[in-house]
Amino acid sequence: MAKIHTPIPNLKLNDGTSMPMLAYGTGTAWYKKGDESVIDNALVEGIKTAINLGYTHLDGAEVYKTEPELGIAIKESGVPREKLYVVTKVIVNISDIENALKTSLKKLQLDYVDLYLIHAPFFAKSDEELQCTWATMEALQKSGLAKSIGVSNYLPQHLEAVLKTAKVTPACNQIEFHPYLQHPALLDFHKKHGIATTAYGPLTAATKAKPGPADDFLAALSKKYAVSEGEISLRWCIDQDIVAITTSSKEQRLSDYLRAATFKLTPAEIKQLNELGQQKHFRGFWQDKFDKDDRS
Ligand SMILES: NC(=O)c1ccc[n+]([C@@H]2O[C@H](COP(=O)([O-])OP(=O)(O)OC[C@H]3O[C@@H](n4cnc5c(N)ncnc54)[C@H](O)[C@@H]3O)[C@@H](O)[C@H]2O)c1
Ligand SMILES: OCCc1c[nH]c2ccccc12
Repeated sequence: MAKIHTPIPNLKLNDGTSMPMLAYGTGTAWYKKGDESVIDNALVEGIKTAINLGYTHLDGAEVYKTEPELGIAIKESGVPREKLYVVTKVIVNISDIENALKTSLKKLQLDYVDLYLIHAPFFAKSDEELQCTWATMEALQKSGLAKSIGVSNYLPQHLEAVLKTAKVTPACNQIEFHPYLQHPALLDFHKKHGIATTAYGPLTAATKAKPGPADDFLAALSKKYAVSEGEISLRWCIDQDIVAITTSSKEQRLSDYLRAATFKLTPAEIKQLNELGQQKHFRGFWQDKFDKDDRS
């Protein structure tokens, strides 16, 4: 398949590193329920396809059980390590993060990850627990095993607790983000503290949250730019300085998503999509963990 050569833009993080703004995720289409030691060859080929198409930002997590496949695919891709941006997350072994990261690195066959994330704040019963865990992340960054450190699924109250004692501000917060879950207060908090926003579930308004108030406008934009509604959704993130993490097991879709690097929405179009999106609330992940007030 022909490669699209428009480069994926980078976002500069608060620690001076750069993150590619379109990422390939291994957590959803590929969710592995079975034995982690049994290699899913289709997934290995899927990751290699993504890398070959030009994806360099690869999103994993210990809980996805996909780190062994990421490791094999990275090695077999032949792409130099330093050209890739590899992310993994900790949640299962949060009580021993140092060993959790060392185990993840072994599975990934890597010496370091570009970004290590606390997968969610729900393990903590107190602010002190959030703060101590973050201090461990800071030590890991110092050791060089993780170039950048960040969090995922944190709300303003979790970030506030962490920042009270942090020496290093989280580089990013990976959250569910799409027109029907825009988190204006959380995004303001991120901006104020220089925390990058990375979006999972970016296609939601164009896929699983249909029908919705943004449908007609997404269809009109899709016609105007001659791309799919999913690609409009990805560009809507990028145009707001938000990194989009998407995925597919289909090569054609992965290739098409890269068209999000080839056009720009106008400020008026972004504003209209924001306003239409605010007319509906939809959360696809972790519904049981978030209060109703996560609309703010
Ligand atoms: N930190 C977290 O808690 C968390 C939670 C969820 C996901 N993630 C990460 O983000 C990645 C992407 O998440 P996502 O899968 O929700 O992202 P997404 O919204 O981009 O959805 C991708 C899914 O939509 C499907 N899709 C694409 N086009 C479609 C169409 N036209 N019709 C129907 N379905 C279509 C794809 O096949 C794929 O399964 C995951 O793989 C994982 O790495 C992280
Ligand atoms: O990243 C959060 C979504 C997700 C995919 N697979 C999982 C397994 C356990 C917990 C969360 C997830």
